[in-house]
Amino acid sequence: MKRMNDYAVQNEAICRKNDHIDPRLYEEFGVNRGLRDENGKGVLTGLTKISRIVSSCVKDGEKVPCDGELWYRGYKVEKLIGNLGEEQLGFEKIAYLLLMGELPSEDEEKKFREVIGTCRTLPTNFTRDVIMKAPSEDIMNSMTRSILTLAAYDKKAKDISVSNSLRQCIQLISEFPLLAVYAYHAYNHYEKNQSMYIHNPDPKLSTAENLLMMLRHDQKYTPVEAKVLDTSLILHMEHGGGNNSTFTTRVVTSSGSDTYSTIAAAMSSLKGSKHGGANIKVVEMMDNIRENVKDFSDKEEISAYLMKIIDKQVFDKKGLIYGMGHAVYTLSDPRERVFKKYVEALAREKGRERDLQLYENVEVIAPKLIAENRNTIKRVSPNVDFYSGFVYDMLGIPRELYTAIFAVARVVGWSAHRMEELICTDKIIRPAYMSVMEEKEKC
Ligand SMILES: CC(=O)SCCNC(=O)CCNC(=O)[C@H](O)C(C)(C)COP(=O)(O)OP(=O)(O)OC[C@H]1O[C@@H](n2cnc3c(N)ncnc32)[C@H](O)[C@@H]1OP(=O)(O)O
Ligand SMILES: O=C([O-])CC(=O)C(=O)O
Repeated sequence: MKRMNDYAVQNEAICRKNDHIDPRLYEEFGVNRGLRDENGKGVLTGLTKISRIVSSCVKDGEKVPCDGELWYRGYKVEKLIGNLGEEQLGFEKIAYLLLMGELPSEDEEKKFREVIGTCRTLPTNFTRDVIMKAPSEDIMNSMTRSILTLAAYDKKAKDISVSNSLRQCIQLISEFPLLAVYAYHAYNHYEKNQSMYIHNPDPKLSTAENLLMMLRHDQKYTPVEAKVLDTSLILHMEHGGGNNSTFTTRVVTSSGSDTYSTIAAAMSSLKGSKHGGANIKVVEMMDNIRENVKDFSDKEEISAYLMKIIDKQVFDKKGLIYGMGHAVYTLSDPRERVFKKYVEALAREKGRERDLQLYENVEVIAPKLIAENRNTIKRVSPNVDFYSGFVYDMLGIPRELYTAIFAVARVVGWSAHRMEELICTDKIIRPAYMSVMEEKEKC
């Protein structure tokens, strides 16, 4: 390992030299870096009926930034959540909406809940033979391995017909909570020396309730805890075709690959720290700020430390304030606003007001610092990942599971996009790269 490390370190410079591309060439050839134009607008690559993200509106004939909106299949996500009332859990109902394209009738919802509950099971000895092998702190990796291994248990793994893909997607939606929670228990036992317990899922319980029940030693949770987690799952389910993991889903689907490989690829994208993995980074960053800032009400002290993060002097030295900024949203991310309501109530209930004060100060100060110190054309605001970890922490959910919980929700959006890609677009996705290679031999 050490020899290999040394070899790689010695050879970094040669890679850097030969992989360097003059940044001016991107402008010269009109390349949209990150598939976005210089105003941050994404290159149009597809059509979708699954969801809509709104970040600007037209005022006096001019396009101006506005508060963000997120729509699922014709309904605003806040409205869908509001319509569930104080007690009803809605993950399964909204999953049906996203997958099938319309809200279910009472009967259809009952049947869908039954199907999800019945499919929430793993092949015999799968937990022992697959999940408990090589447990890791990286629950996303562990889940991805499990997803790929599940293909071996499916006689029709390679069948990419619409009905078979729908069947596989529904099965994966049901199985994801088990893959996540059991992977955590295995890690907690083998790597952290804690006692291990594996609770079977209850087909009568919802996805959020099963997650909490299987996670906890005593299997207990309160209705409020289940409601908060259910709402979080609904907020994370879907976000258009262009987000990195959903676009990955569409790219891999377009090559004719099977459901397991497609969803495994989407998982690999989601875990990245600029995407779903940001929820773990936010809590690590907040720990770091907590350790280095004495007074959580002192805006100047917080500002000075955040500047050090932006200047790549401290924390992970990447220069990013995690939980801030978004590729599409400008003034606000609607999901962050929903989270904020829960955060305030929970923080008061759990006596975490001091932490809330720090979060709220970072929420206000960070966008200003980023705007002043980075090349931002659009306004930067907190995104969905900013408060999610704080909420999960107050629910007693271990941080290793934060991105995995995002995946438990987003597998629904990936599934809907896989179906739409299979049904509408029988064309392999293949963008162009301009070659700026130097020819070193004459033919
Ligand atoms: C579920 C989700 O995926 S939500 C996103 C979760 N990710 C994070 O929270 C990670 C932190 N945020 C980011 O890295 C970015 O804001 C992203 C990846 C979300 C969006 O990236 P982009 O669309 O490329 O951002 P944008 O074009 O607005 O960036 C413009 C400038 O602001 C900087 N910037 C954007 N966000 C941040 C941030 N959080 N901290 C510091 N600088 C930032 C960019 O580095 C860029 O600067 P430069 O050109 O001077 O290098
Ligand atoms: O849309 C994006 O780029 C990222 C995002 O917020 C999500 O996938 O939920």
